[in-house]
Amino acid sequence: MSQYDLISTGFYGNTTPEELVQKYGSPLYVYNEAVLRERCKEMRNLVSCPNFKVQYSAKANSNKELLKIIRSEGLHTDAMSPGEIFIMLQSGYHPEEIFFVANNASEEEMQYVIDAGILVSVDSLSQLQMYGRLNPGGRVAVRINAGAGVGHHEKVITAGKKTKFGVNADLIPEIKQIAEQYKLRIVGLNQHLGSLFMEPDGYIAGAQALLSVAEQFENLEFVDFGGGFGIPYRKHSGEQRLDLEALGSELSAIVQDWTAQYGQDIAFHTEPGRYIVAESSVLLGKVNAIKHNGTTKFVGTDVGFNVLARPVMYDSWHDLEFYRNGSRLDGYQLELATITGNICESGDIIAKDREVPIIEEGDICGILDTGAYGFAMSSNYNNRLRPAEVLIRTDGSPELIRRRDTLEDLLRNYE
Ligand SMILES: Cc1ncc(COP(=O)(O)O)c(C=O)c1O
Ligand SMILES: N[C@@H](CCCC[NH3+])C(=O)O
Repeated sequence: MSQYDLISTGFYGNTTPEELVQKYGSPLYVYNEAVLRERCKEMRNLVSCPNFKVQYSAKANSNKELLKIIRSEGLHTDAMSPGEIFIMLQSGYHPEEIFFVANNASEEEMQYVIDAGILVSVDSLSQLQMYGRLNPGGRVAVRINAGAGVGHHEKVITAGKKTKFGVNADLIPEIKQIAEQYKLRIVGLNQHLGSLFMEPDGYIAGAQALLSVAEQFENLEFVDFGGGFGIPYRKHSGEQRLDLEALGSELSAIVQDWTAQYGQDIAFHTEPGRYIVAESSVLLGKVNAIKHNGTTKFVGTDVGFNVLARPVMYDSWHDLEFYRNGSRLDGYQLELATITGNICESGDIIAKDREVPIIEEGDICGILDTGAYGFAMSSNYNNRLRPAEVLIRTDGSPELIRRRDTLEDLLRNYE
């Protein structure tokens, strides 16, 4: 049996994929609390400096129960919208534990965040002016675009010339002039290069570039290097993990040297989203139909791209497992099949021409590493219902942490 067989690793606790689907319905996001806590711990220890802080980027997954666990592991959080802030506050986060990284925020949104007592980062000169008008004399951070991005797809690279994010590093005089005009205190600089890197080099270069911008500001309280830490989505093919230890020790040396030169106590932050939550979840679905169309075998499941958008949006790869009679299909003959969802679009494909066991109607499929940007990007397209979310607690017992949509939910906004 493969070491990645999730049943044998205890991912499903004291239950099985079939039992979970029977009890909570399909499709179903299943999370494992122990895995989530483990990832939080790894990240918390990344940089050895007294003021190192991890701000979990909740856009990856903002389930209230998961946020509570992440907070209990000592992680703060970064938010992108008033909605995320609202959920964070509901989950027990305090305003001073939240960092709002604004992008094209309206005055109303910015005011909501200011009124909530949450620190704002702006990513354009015009948003800095807006902030100044709304909160003269306030403390604010600026998101810098220091030049080069990273990421698994051009849609998720968030620094460099082609992106809408951040203030170009050559606009420092203008930043200072606006700060002066509104008596603002620039207390921090942040950046985010993009999502999913597996080699430390780009992140380290980005950190160095941001630090050379930071030395041109006095009295900063923090520098925030952003997220983007990748996870191995192709574990079944032996993909290695990101070497966090190597990255951490290189980053620690850089920030220690830099702090000595800067001559002031300063905090360093990161903003990981994917790394914290991705591997803590498997998305379960049911095989509802099998068909052969000429040369292709189609495995028709109930996991449409309204439930998991990543394969359709970025051609993302997720490893798959299939289950029958309480165990994983293993040691069977393999064949090529295309695994599809139930959405009315030909592009609704989870995996194209994938080598899989011989799958039959009624089997359960498990789509691995779906904790990040899985449920968070789900929708009601085709008036399909968003799935339930279940958490396997550390004692092995499953707990419903978000119920499935109901048909009545589809009518909610007409009332
Ligand atoms: C500002 C900011 N911080 C952090 C993140 C988290 O990224 P990741 O999930 O790749 O760690 C994102 C998303 O890319 C982001 O836009
Ligand atoms: N949604 C993307 C990551 C975007 C990160 C947010 N800036 C993904 O699933 O890979």
